[in-house]
Parts: sequence; C-alpha cells; structure tokens
Amino acid sequence: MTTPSPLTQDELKALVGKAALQYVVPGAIVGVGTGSTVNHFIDALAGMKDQIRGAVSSSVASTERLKALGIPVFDANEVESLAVYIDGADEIDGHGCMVKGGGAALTREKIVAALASRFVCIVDESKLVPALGRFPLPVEVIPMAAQHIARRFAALGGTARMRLRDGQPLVTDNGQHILDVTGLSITDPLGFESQVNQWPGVVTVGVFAHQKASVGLVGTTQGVVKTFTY
Ligand SMILES: O=C[C@H](O)[C@H](O)[C@H](O)COP(=O)(O)O
Repeated sequence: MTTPSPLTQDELKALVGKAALQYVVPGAIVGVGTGSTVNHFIDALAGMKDQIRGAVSSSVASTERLKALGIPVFDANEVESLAVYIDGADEIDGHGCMVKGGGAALTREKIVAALASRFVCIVDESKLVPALGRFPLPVEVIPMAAQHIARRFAALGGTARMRLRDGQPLVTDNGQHILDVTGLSITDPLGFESQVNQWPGVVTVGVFAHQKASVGLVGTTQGVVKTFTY
C-alpha cells in the first residue's frame, strides 16, 4: 500500500482559496485581498463570476488578475459596504489577529477590510502562530520618515530594514516604502497597532488587530479546517 504524498504549500493554498467561495454572497460585490493564496481564490471566483456583481480589489496586481478573468472591479469609493472580504495573511494567531503586508499591499487591504462586515482569512497551516512576531512586520511609511520610524522600532527592541526591489527601495501601489521589522514581541496586538499608527510618517502597520479575521479557513493536509468564527 502506498502512502499518499503530502500536499505542497501551493496545493494547500489552492484548497483553501477554493473553499472560500462558500462565503461569497450571490449578487453582491466581494472584497478581494492580495497574494498567492488569494490568487487561487480569484481563479476559483472566475467560475462563479456570473453570480456576483464584481469585486473591490486591494492591489494593482489583484485588479489585473480579476479583470483578466472578466470580473468587474469597482473602486472602493463606489461602495458603502461589503458583506465579505477575503484575504490571506503572513501569520494569524488563535484570536484572528494577523500580520499582513508580505506582498506590500497592507494599506489597501486594511481599507477594503474596513468596508466589510466579515473578514474571511485564508491560509495554509504554516501561517498559524501562537503569538504574532515570527514574520518580519511590514510597515508602510512615507519615505522621508523612514529613518525616524526605524529608530522608534529600535527603541522597542526591533530592527527595521527597508524592503528593496532590484536594489532600490520598493515603491508600493501608493507610492510609499516598506520597512520590515524583526525582533519585536507583539504581546498586545491591539495596543501595538494603535501605538505604531500614531507615529508620524506611518501610513499603515501590518498588524491587523482592530480589523481581525472573523473567520479563519486553514488548508491542512487533512483538508480545510475552519478555525474560528466571531
Ligand atoms: O501584502 C500582502 C498580503 O498581506 C498577503 O495577503 C500576505 O502577504 C499573504 O500572502 P500569501 O498568500 O502570498 O502568503
């Protein structure tokens, strides 16, 4: 008897991306996040595009993918609210608090998530953590404030590095830069998010605690597991 080979991380992402379709409300506009897991969701969503009005997207990359598949994309200013926002995460704790921004889309992700009544987070099991802080924390900053903000993180015991692309500071969809901060211990995600949000020059901190996930769908080798619903 042969043992089935374990699923790859990408296969787990595909599994959970497809499972998220059950949260899409027919006839509605769906909030769509960014990243490799969400890309699987977008591809699956194309199969039911005739049943939805369209999407509000959190990045140029997701917008391009949605449009290429024939899914209409609305500007966030055109909608008052969304029933559901579906997005991945770089890590998620047992309370639904997340670190996001590994794909530099954190600011628009927070904006679209804020419009939604329900945040469905789709991850493979490698993203589950007992407490936030394993993944380098992305922080979108106004370029002229980068060094000042890096010093503030150093005072908290962290090390901030400018994210580079092709040897130059990465420029986000919003024309800003990203600092990736290691060495932090985020014991109070709500308080930490509020604190960093107040620093001049911070556009968005990648802790999602005020807008945490209401549903967690986790792709595991045993199938998709719903971790919590608030
Ligand atoms: O900025 C990017 C987002 O926060 C992503 O949702 C996050 O990085 C997870 O991406 P992936 O599904 O590719 O691991």
